[in-house]
Amino acid sequence: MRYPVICIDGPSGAGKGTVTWRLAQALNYQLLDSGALYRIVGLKAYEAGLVSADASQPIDENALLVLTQSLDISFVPNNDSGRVDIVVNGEAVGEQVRNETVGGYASQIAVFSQVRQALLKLQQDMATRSGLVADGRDMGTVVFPDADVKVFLTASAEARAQRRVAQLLNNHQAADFDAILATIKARDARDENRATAPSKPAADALVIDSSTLDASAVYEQVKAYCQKQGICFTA
Ligand SMILES: Nc1ncnc2c1ncn2[C@@H]1O[C@H](COP(=O)(O)OP(=O)(O)OP(=O)(O)O)[C@@H](O)[C@H]1O
Ligand SMILES: Nc1ccn([C@@H]2O[C@H](COP(=O)(O)O)[C@@H](O)[C@H]2O)c(=O)n1
Repeated sequence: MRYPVICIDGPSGAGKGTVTWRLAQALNYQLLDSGALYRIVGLKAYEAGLVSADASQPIDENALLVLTQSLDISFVPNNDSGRVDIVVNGEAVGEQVRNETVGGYASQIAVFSQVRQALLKLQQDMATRSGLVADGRDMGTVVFPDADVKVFLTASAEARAQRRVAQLLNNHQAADFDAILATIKARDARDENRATAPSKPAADALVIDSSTLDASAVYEQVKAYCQKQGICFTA
């Protein structure tokens, strides 16, 4: 039995998570937040002293691989939230990976092909249980090359930085637009220029620039494209 797969790729802050969540809800599909996997490995690598905030420091690839392979990562449906919790070594991982510092660690460890390989099957297995909406950088190019729908959602770095500022202020946290913009550009450069699974649209992806679109307009465009590709929305 093959279940439908929808891939939403694109850079940080493009709105992938927002549209992925709405699609998964509307279709009653599972949701794969692949960025969370890389964030978890990045955080564990930081805790083990293998990466630091200084991205110019060399990383011991062998030690990183051993660490990645030692992690017991599973996806556990959470009936209360309706989401799928990522459980690492018996502990549910939540908001502690959702900050720009951990995003930076994630993008440093994500350049290593063996680390990516170690996380591949876990991601692909998500599509064996039900329909799936997968959010990431290489969902349509590497992880699910035969996906039913591939969207590459992007936006200017300035628009994405502005969204992050709004998000932080909304959470009563300090936000410096210029610092956030610089961090976004550095992470984009690392993700787009790495040799393995660089962040780029699949050849058969629909590219949407959300710089001047609100989240609802993006959702409607993606939904219409999914329908065109044969995905059936009942609601
Ligand atoms: N089209 C949009 N216009 C304005 N703001 C948006 C839009 N889409 C999402 N947002 C807001 O921008 C922020 C980032 O969105 P989201 O987390 O969905 O992006 P993302 O691409 O998943 O980022 P990351 O890869 O870092 O997880 C959130 O605060 C979200 O509410
Ligand atoms: N499929 C993926 C997903 C993520 N990454 C790397 O992880 C970083 C964090 O991702 P978020 O989507 O949570 O922001 C991202 O910058 C990438 O370096 C990846 O390589 N492949």
